[in-house]
Amino acid sequence: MRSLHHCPAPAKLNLFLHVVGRRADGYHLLQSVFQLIDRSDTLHFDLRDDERIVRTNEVPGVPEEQDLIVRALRLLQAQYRRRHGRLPPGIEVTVEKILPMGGGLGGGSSDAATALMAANHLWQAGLTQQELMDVGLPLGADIPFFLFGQAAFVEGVGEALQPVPGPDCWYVVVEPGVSVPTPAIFSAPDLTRDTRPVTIADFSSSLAVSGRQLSFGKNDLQDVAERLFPPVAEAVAWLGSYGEARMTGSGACVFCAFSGERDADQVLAQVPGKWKAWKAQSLGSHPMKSLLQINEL
Ligand SMILES: C[C@@](CO)(OP(=O)(O)O)[C@H](O)COP(=O)(O)OP(=O)(O)OC[C@H]1O[C@@H](n2ccc(N)nc2=O)[C@H](O)[C@@H]1O
Ligand SMILES: Nc1ncnc2c1ncn2[C@@H]1O[C@H](COP(=O)(O)OP(=O)(O)O)[C@@H](O)[C@H]1O
Repeated sequence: MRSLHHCPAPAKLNLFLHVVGRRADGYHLLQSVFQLIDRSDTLHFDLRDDERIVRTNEVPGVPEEQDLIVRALRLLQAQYRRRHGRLPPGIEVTVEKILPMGGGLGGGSSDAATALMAANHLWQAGLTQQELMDVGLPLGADIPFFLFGQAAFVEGVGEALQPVPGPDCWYVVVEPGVSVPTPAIFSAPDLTRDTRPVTIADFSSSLAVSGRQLSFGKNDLQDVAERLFPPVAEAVAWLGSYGEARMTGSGACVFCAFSGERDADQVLAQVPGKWKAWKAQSLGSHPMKSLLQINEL
């Protein structure tokens, strides 16, 4: 096989996100439930006759050399060389981006995870799921989750994952029109850094009792993001009139959960024209799993 086209890189939502401590190197220790949704970037991969990793199209704001896709493929290429004593063929990648950058949807990390899955397959490199996660983690804390490929209770900085039953629902997601740089949130002096740790059972039992997935916990990054980026606060206030509205990741996107598509459509119809907004459904598993027909993902 020389090509893999139309590979999805789905977004994620953080159903809650707690900051429970800090590592010696300054990185914050988190607890979160990550949920895959069916809104995705789309990537196309073609093997080359030389050994270069090349992106064929411009991505505004992301120079080719800094693109997480290109960097992930180069790391996997180096890993392949260590194992097989030679470089695999190069890859040409084309990216159709619809996920906003600095949106808290994990788009860049998801692109990189999809690239790792696709290249592992095209090169027949034979890395396990855990080995791919180890390749991806230094590039982005969310990459292991996308390789894990299902709703997860996530701890550490993103490397400790346990499966949780994913809710089956619809989301309305509002893009408040700002890009939130993650470092600005984590370096804020007033960030809550000492939320009491919870257990996976706390989350699951709250879901069983209330049936409402956003009734548990909060996003500790949200207060800081709302203060530094007022459009985030505005979107939370607006969407909050239809249900519990919450920011995902370090922002800027804000979401609200609904049990049915029709409820989501009704809210979407009311969204003020100044914001981009869309609906998405929860995904039980990563779509690359079925595309590559692999069980181990
Ligand atoms: C908080 C999350 C939740 O999903 O936000 P989103 O990226 O999805 O919005 C992620 O863990 C984001 O992880 P990642 O995407 O790797 O963060 P980066 O942009 O590389 O981090 C930028 C900077 O933020 C700080 N940082 C990041 C993650 C973390 N757990 N603690 C930190 O203190 C570090 O100073 C780091 O250098
Ligand atoms: N393929 C990529 N897609 C998006 N962003 C990328 C990509 N490669 C590198 N980046 C960088 O990662 C940053 C975070 O992007 P992204 O993961 O989409 O947002 P977030 O982490 O807020 O969900 C961007 O601002 C950009 O500089």
